[in-house]
Amino acid sequence: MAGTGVFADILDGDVYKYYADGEWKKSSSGKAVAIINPTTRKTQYKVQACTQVEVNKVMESAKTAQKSWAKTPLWKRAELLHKAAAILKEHRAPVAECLVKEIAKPAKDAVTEVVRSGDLVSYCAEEGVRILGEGKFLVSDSFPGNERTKYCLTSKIPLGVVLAIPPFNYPVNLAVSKIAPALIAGNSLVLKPPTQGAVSALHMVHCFHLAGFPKGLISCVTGKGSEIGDFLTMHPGVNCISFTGGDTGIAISKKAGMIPLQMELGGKDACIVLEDADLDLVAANIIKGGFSYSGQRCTAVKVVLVMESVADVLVEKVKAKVAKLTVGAPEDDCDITPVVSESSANFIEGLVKDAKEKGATFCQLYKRDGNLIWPLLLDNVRPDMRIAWEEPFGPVLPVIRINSIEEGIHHCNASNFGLQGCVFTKDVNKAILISDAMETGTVQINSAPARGPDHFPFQGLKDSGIGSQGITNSIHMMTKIKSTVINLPTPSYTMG
Ligand SMILES: NC(=O)C1=CN([C@@H]2O[C@H](COP(=O)(O)OP(=O)(O)OC[C@H]3O[C@@H](n4cnc5c(N)ncnc54)[C@H](OP(=O)(O)O)[C@@H]3O)[C@@H](O)[C@H]2O)C=CC1
Ligand SMILES: O=C(O)[C@H](O)COP(=O)(O)O
Repeated sequence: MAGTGVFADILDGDVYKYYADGEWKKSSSGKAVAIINPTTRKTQYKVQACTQVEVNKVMESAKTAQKSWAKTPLWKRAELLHKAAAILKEHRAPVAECLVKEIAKPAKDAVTEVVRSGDLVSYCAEEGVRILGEGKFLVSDSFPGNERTKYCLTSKIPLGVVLAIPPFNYPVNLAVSKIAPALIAGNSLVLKPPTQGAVSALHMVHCFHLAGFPKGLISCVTGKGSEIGDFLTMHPGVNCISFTGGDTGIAISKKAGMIPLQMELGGKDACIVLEDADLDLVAANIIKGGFSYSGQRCTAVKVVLVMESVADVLVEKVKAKVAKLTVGAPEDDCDITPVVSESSANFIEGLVKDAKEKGATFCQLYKRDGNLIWPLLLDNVRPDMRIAWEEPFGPVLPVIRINSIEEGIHHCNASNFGLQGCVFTKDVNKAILISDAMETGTVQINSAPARGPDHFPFQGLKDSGIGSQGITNSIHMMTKIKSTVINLPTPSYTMG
């Protein structure tokens, strides 16, 4: 159970502690931040509201710890990561329990997130050993005017202190997707978990603590992003920021100093359906892509762009599947569970009302109880409706009927987002042309958008992000190249 057994150390009364210098601590602020259970809408957990002084101390410790960690053999770093991964997977149940209570993730998906996170950490350890174990050797005589008098040796070196800020919807997985690459590459890591999801993240961090990482190497400071976020992201001790979330990331990018940034932000992933598509496959993917975790995924299908000639059939197929979705509590492993907060539910409702006023066809009755919103398919959505462009982050999916492929591509590219998209057709040549024309970081052919498997590159164009994630890319991003050049007095040519 959460906060008990091996996790008892992380709890003080009813407030979870923060993690610094290898210890679980109470904040000197004496203040706590409440985490509201989206289902009961009552306080479920409390975490420390860390102070700026505490953040300063964490940054100092992170800087010191990084210096000796960078000198720890790569195989030892990997060994510790494997150990943390095993401990995390062993304790999947209490961590998953927190995900259910804090962010209303359906019970089975919550376990999947924890197991996937353990696998990510292990894979990252393996990948790091391979990538970081290799450098480059260059010789000077390939560039005009040079003889072979210079040997250049390059290797990948750590950046220093990496600040990781994940969003509420994957507070464990999107935290380890930053922690593991940072650590294997020889960096230290400061985590600021999302408030909704903080306790899941603290349990995950304790698994790293139990694995025996050096003191100060990993820290986790809690508190509202609106209160300590700017102080963290503009802190001079931070050498890299890896952020996943919404528009906050755009603001951070403008404020952060001259440091590498990895930003994975929102999306309005389009699903383009051609006349020759397998409509059963499309309907199944629209359900999975649009409604899993109640649409609260950056990679959710967020607008369907279907050719008019097949739209009626497709909408009927999707409607039939929507009717089978179970709606209710995450503990009961329902398909549709309450969205993360009342303000999120209100925002979604605003989009629905706007669509109603402007004449969208409601395929189901709109129904809401607290934060629980029943799945809703909106047909005949037009570009003047907010839902055509805005990201609901909820179980409401608009369908726009199109008369040409160009119209679909145009709608997709007119969005300020460019995360992923998908196209359904049996004509692979057409699919490639459409994929090339879509201004998104990834296009899936005949499947719904998805970030995983976690080693695949994952990136957004336009307002959807900066840089590329995925295990391999994150390791590269969290390192710098260092060169050492050996200058010879006379040209030397290696002979066989
Ligand atoms: N592209 C991708 O990979 C993903 C994108 N998203 C996007 O994220 C959004 C939903 O997630 P959500 O968690 O609500 O996103 P937010 O941007 O609101 O929050 C993300 C994180 O930023 C923190 N934060 C808030 N304010 C600041 C600040 N001023 N400085 C630094 N950090 C701050 C939050 O902390 P706190 O909770 O305390 O406010 C949280 O940890 C959606 O738009 C979605 O599309 C989500 C998942 C993946
Ligand atoms: O935060 C998100 O929404 C994720 O990055 C999506 O991950 P998934 O596609 O693997 O669910």
